[in-house]
Amino acid sequence: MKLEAVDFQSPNAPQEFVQSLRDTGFGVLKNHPIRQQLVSSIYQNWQTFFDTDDKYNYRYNLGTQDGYFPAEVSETAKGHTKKDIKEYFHFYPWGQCPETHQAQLRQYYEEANALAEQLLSWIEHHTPDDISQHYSEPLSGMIENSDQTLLRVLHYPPLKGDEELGAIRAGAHEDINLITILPAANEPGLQVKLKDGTWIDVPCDFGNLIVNIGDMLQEASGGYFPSTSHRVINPDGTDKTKSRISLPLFLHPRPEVVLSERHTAGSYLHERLVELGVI
Ligand SMILES: O=C(O)CCC(=O)C(=O)O
Ligand SMILES: [Fe+2]
Repeated sequence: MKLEAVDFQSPNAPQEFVQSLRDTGFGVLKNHPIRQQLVSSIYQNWQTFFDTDDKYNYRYNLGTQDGYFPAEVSETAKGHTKKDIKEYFHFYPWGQCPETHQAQLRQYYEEANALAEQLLSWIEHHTPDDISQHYSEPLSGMIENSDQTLLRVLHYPPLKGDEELGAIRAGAHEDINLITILPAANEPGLQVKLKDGTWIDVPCDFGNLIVNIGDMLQEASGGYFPSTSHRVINPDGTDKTKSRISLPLFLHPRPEVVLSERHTAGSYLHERLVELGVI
């Protein structure tokens, strides 16, 4: 089984894309409207950010979770004991951000949000009626004007050989939010777990856009769309000396949005963060 990139411009794109999400929790798009030049420029600018000590002036705020998270406080995936080998910056339009990068991230945030709304309409349109009748409102409406949607700029530093035994760039995990959209990173490593337990590479041609289902859409669709485990494995050989930058946008509904009989987006997020021990 292989993940195939779907041509965003093709008439069958919505159907093929949603089928891929249903089968694997992941969909990969080529010829999509996100400007590649904007993405590469963000990668370049943020490589510089992570390479300089100025980053420590933007340390994250505990209550609001915006700002820079150094490697020492980086996440430990659920069920893992080793910290991921990564550092990252959490960008919200209302949060802290170095002045020089603010306009560019805002621009990306807006464009990627607009595309996410379109993709959510594709998903809704191709959801069987007996499932979609339980959506409390159109899926695309759930994220509209949400101040919870998070843009994460991730830096996986080159491996130096002194990493903790068994630590990897990102341990296997599922995303908590509705959907995630992620331009292919500048280096490979992202893998998704199939139903039979095998791990496959997510096609990472520069220019691909990767979309995956998060727990909240799994909850809202009664499990019809699976939130699948994914991870970022460590590089080998000469690739060890290379940094990897990636830019996931985690689409979060407004907190009052009803996901299911059990949960609003707010109560769901709270429960998960308590479970993770971060609040
Ligand atoms: O870096 C990547 O390619 C994926 C990152 C990821 O899965 C996450 O931060 O949730
Ligand atoms: Fe993830």
